[in-house]
Amino acid sequence: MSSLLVTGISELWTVDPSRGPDGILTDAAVVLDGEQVAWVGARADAPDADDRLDVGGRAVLPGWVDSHTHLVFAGDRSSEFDARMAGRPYAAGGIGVTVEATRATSECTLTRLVVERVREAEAGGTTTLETKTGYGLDVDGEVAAARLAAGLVETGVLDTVTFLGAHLVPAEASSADDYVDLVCGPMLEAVRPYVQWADVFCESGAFTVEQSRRVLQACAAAGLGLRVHGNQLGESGGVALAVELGAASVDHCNHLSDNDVDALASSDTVATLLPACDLSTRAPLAPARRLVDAGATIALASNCNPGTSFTSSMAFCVATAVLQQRLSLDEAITAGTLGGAKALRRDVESGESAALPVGSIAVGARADLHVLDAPAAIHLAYRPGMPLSWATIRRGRLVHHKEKH
Ligand SMILES: N=CN[C@@H](CCC(=O)O)C(=O)O
Ligand SMILES: [Zn+2]
Repeated sequence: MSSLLVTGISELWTVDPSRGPDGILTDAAVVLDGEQVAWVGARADAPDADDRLDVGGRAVLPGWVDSHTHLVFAGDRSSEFDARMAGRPYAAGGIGVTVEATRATSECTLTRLVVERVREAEAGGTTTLETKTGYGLDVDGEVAAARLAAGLVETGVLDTVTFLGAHLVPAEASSADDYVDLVCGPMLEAVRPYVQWADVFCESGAFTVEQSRRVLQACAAAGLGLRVHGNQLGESGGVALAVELGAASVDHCNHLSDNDVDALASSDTVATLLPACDLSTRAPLAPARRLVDAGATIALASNCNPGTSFTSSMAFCVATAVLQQRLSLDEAITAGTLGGAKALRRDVESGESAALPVGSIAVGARADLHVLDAPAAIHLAYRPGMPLSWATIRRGRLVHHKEKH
């Protein structure tokens, strides 16, 4: 692969922690060499490269890091959404509708659906995607989803895969505890070659704290990193459990006690907030401001799934975080890039992964750029809902260009 010099940048949001508050550069340029960022600095000092891209006075950000999605699914839950808009509350049980549709869909069709969803995300500036199993809920179904997703990681379509066998107790299970035995035993063993992470839906209607702890401990013993869906519908104990077990991330965090906030602030567990899901379920928006003020690390993610958040738009999440959750633009962009990378332990500082770091534009990071069709990144919140992704470069390849469509 050749090198590329990117110029004409009005604002370069490096989101590079080593630059601290000086991370937004003007008159800057970037050189990409194959899949990696090779140089970042003043335009006047930029080295030459094989190819050039002049972005015409537009703002450039790291590609979004979407650290929480459920892309392996079939079927439609728009009538459930419709009922919710008429006043019916969200409940975990809706997951079963998607399980039925997903089990009835061929691997080939599911793969096509996932790839289409990833292409949509790329067109919105997303360059790193985690995805979860969790709509199989039997050994065959979970393995099929994990294998499919792992195949897409191999070809660079997805980045990392999470085992979410503990998403809901399926209708055919004789009891929740028997199902937990299955998840911790044969199901975990079968999916293990395909996944890097384990997650559990620790919530009323899904899994108790004790059941969640069993699942997470078994998965940690099998070498998986931990994530938790917690405190979405109430103070479920999921946040405390995630911190106790050293999970990389606890996601949702709508209902937090002061102890939860303190625990997050004094831990390495990232609080991943999912504002599109909060709006779609008419839940109280997660307390982003309170978490940041307390010193917790937050991420923003789309939670793209058919039940609670059928969007992969990270720009929508960032705009909501600024307009409604009272984050500054800097805090929201950082949460949607570096924060997501931290939640996946793929940030420039963690060094935990063999893969190239993401979430920042820094020498050695993966060559993932998002060029906005705007002279300044504040347009993300100033012009919410507008198609502001001008170009997306993922692993050094142009995967979206507005003017080529
Ligand atoms: N909360 C649990 N899981 C998903 C919803 C899945 C569904 O309803 O299909 C979520 O993150 O919101
Ligand atoms: Zn989720």
